[in-house]
Amino acid sequence: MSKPEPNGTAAATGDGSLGGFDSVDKMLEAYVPADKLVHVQRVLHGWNQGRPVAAVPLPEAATSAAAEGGYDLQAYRFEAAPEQLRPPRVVRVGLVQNACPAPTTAPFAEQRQAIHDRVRQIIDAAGEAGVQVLCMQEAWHMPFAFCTREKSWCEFAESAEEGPSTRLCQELARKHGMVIVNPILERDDAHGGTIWNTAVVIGNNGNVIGKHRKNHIPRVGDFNESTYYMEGNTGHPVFETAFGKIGVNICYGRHHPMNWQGFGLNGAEIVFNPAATVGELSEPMWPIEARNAAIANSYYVGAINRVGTEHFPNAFTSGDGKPAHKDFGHFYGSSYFAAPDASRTPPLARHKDGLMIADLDLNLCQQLKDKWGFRMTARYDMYAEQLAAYVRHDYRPQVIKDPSL
Ligand SMILES: NC(=O)NCCC(=O)O
Repeated sequence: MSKPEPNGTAAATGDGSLGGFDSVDKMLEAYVPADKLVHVQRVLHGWNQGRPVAAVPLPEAATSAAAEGGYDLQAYRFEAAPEQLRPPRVVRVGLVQNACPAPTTAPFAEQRQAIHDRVRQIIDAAGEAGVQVLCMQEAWHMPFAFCTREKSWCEFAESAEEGPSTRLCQELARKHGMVIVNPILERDDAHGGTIWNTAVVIGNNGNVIGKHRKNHIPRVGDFNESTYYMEGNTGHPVFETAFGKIGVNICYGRHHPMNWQGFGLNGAEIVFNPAATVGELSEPMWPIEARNAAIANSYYVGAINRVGTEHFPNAFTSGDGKPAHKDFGHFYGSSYFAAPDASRTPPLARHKDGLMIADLDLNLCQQLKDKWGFRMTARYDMYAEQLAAYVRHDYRPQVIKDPSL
């Protein structure tokens, strides 16, 4: 049996799998007897309406496309309790994780085209499967070159309204009648070519509904993103689409509970978390954060992580005294859905492209708000007061010291 690498990346077999398994879930399925597995899954993944989150069959065209294309395809259903006055509001949602097919040494146009071709294939399969709303990973149209701090990669930045990746998504949105969330590196020509990390929301008629710019920029590990783009200035917009109200919390924003909350306060029913993160840094956090956000804010979360290991032409250092290196580490995929009732799907594979599909009954959001009452029991006035005081330069933490010390 292969051992995890000493640095903790656990890319046990070099292909990014977990010792030959797609995920911890697959490992549990292989080793835990069925009569025990049911308990493991209830506690680990939660149940939805008193049952494990059920897998759903997909049309043959979608399953054979995934088999031919060599990507992971999984589909599930989240149900809500039947109501007397409202019919169910079920929307079919897809998440796409993809590696960069061309090496980072290839001409930029070739790299982008190879990604476009691959993603087009997967989105077409999503269309065959009846997906109505779909989101891709963060900066899906380019390698995640921010580790290098080299400015040449800025060339990948493109217009949110008219860039080639938006154009492709508009074409596919029209073709499949699908809402597509298109997270790109944005070049803002109206402001001197400023760069943002942006999710463009494209309606099912192919129109650009609007965009959200990433609020929080990481300054951790090799995520040198502040070298490239600025903190977003679009707040926490919720986009009312033909299929539900959606928000986008881009990658590192998932570590900020108030960022999740912003979308919740604006009425989101589904929040996507398009991300790019590596095993050594964040893998134990990944299954928790999106799930916690879904519970705390009574909405669904679709968490999407990039997949694969990207090698760059020039070595870079991480400022940690370790030797210079040419790769970012393994992006561990593992995209999944989390529901407001604390249930979740299994993840997509850790080392393969993938399409995760789920039918979400949006009635579950209000049902969970009514059950737990988090919106009613929250003390927004008290939080607002504390925050208003905290942002002042003369803030003093409210600490009551034991006088006997
Ligand atoms: N892309 C990005 O913001 N990554 C930061 C690392 C993390 O949040 O896990």
